[in-house]
Amino acid sequence: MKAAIIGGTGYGSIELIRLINKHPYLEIGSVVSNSQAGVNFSDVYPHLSDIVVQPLETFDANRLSEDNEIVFLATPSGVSSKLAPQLLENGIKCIDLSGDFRLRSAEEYENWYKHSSPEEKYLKQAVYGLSEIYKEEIREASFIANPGCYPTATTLGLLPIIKSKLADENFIIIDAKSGVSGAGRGLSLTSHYSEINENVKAYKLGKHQHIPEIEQVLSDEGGNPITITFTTHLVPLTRGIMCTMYVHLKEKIPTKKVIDLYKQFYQESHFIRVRPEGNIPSTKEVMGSNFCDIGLHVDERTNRLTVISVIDNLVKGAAGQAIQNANLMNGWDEQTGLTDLPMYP
Ligand SMILES: NC(=O)C1=CN([C@@H]2O[C@H](COP(=O)(O)OP(=O)(O)OC[C@H]3O[C@@H](n4cnc5c(N)ncnc54)[C@H](OP(=O)(O)O)[C@@H]3O)[C@@H](O)[C@H]2O)C=CC1
Ligand SMILES: CC(=O)N[C@@H](CCC(=O)OP(=O)(O)O)C(=O)O
Repeated sequence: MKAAIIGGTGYGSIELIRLINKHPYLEIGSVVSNSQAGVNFSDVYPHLSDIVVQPLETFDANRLSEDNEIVFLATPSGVSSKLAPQLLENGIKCIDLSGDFRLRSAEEYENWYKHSSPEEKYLKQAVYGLSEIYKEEIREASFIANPGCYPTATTLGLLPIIKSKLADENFIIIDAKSGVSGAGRGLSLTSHYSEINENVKAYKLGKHQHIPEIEQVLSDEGGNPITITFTTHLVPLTRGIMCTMYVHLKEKIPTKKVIDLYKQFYQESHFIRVRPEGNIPSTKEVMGSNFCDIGLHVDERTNRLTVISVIDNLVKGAAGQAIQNANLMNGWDEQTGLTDLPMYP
């Protein structure tokens, strides 16, 4: 099946290309670039020499829909909202990696993203692509809003305890750290080497655009409105997200029981690895893979649960989950093309 990628020279795009290259049923049809149309891909990314041989294309919804059967939009928020509708009107399957179609409420979107919202009908058409949780809906979908990187690590780490009703939903704190590739390839002062090297910075306190996305999923699944405290940090890594989350428990329950609950919740989820007691995951242990690893510890003194959830932001947090969703949409095994082990060390 031919796949097109829009946002061709960005990090999401090259990660999609890496994964599609070894996917048995997908091949690269078109790669669209706004900034470098006409240029050979290998001139931008020499590491992909002889892999993507076609030149970068301009965006043309009709041509893309004729030449391909699925489109991945790896474009920034505010851009996907303009491009995806043109493709959807041609009846082609789309998976959008941006935040444009993740929130159900147009008003919430405009408050947090500061762009005008996409049209309501496309917000309704979009299925939120948290693969492990919305599998059945994704199988039937023609348009996926792929989750954000932080929301993937956070919601996968919190949903078992939220759904168990053992959590005090008024006390959920998420301390999140991301490597710099999470901000994309664009140049900015904050991702400048000497600003980020040997440094850890908290950013977007109380303003992060992923707050409403996380709250939407937790509230939907928890059955009550849930608010969170969510603080993001930029750390000197290229890839990786670690979310360290604190949940006050309503009753006394030992770590082992919480681990059993998580293992039961994810018993059919190949990509979620719940660690045994005393075994806490680190970002390198998932790097380059589609795994989300979860470590758990209950402090019996305070009756608080600490959840540590790690992913590779570009794989499970973006391109890998997008491929997992493409697999589900096409009736393929969800692991297809995603069997790479983490790169360690
Ligand atoms: N990086 C990550 O870890 C994650 C990213 N995402 C989301 O995925 C999407 C892609 O992210 P990522 O690849 O990292 O970002 P990048 O900034 O690396 O790439 C985005 C690409 O989109 C294209 N683009 C930029 N501006 C415009 C524009 N005005 N019109 C059309 N195209 C434009 C550019 O490519 P070109 O000029 O070649 O078209 C650009 O390289 C974003 O929405 C991001 O928020 C989601 C989860 C994780
Ligand atoms: C490290 C870093 O800067 N990360 C970005 C993630 C952006 C992203 O993925 O944006 P959407 O999911 O909203 O499309 C951030 O915190 O804003």
